[in-house]
Amino acid sequence: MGAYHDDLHDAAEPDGRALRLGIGGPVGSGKTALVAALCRSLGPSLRLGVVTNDIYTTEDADFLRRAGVIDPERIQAVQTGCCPHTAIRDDIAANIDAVETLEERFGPLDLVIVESGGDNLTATFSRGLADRQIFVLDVSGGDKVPRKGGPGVTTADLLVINKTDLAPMVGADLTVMSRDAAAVREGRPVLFTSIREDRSAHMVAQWVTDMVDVWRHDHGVAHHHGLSAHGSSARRVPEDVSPDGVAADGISVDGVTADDVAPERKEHGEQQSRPVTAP
Ligand SMILES: Nc1nc2c(ncn2[C@@H]2O[C@H](COP(=O)(O)OP(=O)(O)OP(=O)(O)O)[C@@H](O)[C@H]2O)c(=O)[nH]1
Repeated sequence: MGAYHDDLHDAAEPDGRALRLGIGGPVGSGKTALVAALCRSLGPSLRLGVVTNDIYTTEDADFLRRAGVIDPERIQAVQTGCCPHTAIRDDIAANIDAVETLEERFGPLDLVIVESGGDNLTATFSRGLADRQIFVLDVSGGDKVPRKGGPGVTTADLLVINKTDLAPMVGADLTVMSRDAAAVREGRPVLFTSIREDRSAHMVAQWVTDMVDVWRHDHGVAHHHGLSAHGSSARRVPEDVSPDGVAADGISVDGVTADDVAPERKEHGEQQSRPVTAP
């Protein structure tokens, strides 16, 4: 199935549920670093859940658990077993199952972040999985990448160009990247980041906060004031988590695989599309 096929998925009824934010982009561009930064920034004020995608491992989920940026129970790891774009675009059932598991266990949530496995420029999220999506590039591929386009670069609600600290070392001209991105994105926003230098990715966090506020307003989600005793997404200190991702209280967060998906959840792959409005 090509990158520009019709998206036949539709998101679950949006009223009352969390905003689902997809984060995609090429291998190593900084997606997991961005998820960690957003958990740091937004964890104190928003009720969060995170779904990670890896092909064969739970590497990204394990990293986030070790980083201690979010309660490890609020991370679901999907093992795609196939090209990452398949699990976020074509057969989204395992990811929908993971999102709904988080919502059932910890809901109501304000924001569920779904991080794709690293892929190429054609990868993009189904509108049935992600209400908003961020595409993450980094400068190390050279300043030509934004003008190469692809649906992630051109249509993501936010384009993040990360690792600006490396630009002088790889000879990437950020002005060129900014100009080329603007040319192909028709007014959609672009933010430059160095998550190495700004571990809270504060500009991206502000954009996400704005998206959550709009979502709540449009879909009748009650505002969340402070953290509740049971619904808290406050981060657990790293010492509470062993290297294998098992929390000190003995709770292990197992990966979700496509084989674990209940048959009725596969119905999400059969529904009709709903457009995403660019901010
Ligand atoms: N110099 C620099 N390195 C960064 C930055 N952001 C992330 N990195 C590093 O880049 C490497 C890849 O970052 P990840 O966050 O794992 O990238 P990813 O996109 O999740 O990678 P995959 O999941 O494998 O596709 C790690 O070593 C990070 O520490 C940045 O802003 N500057």
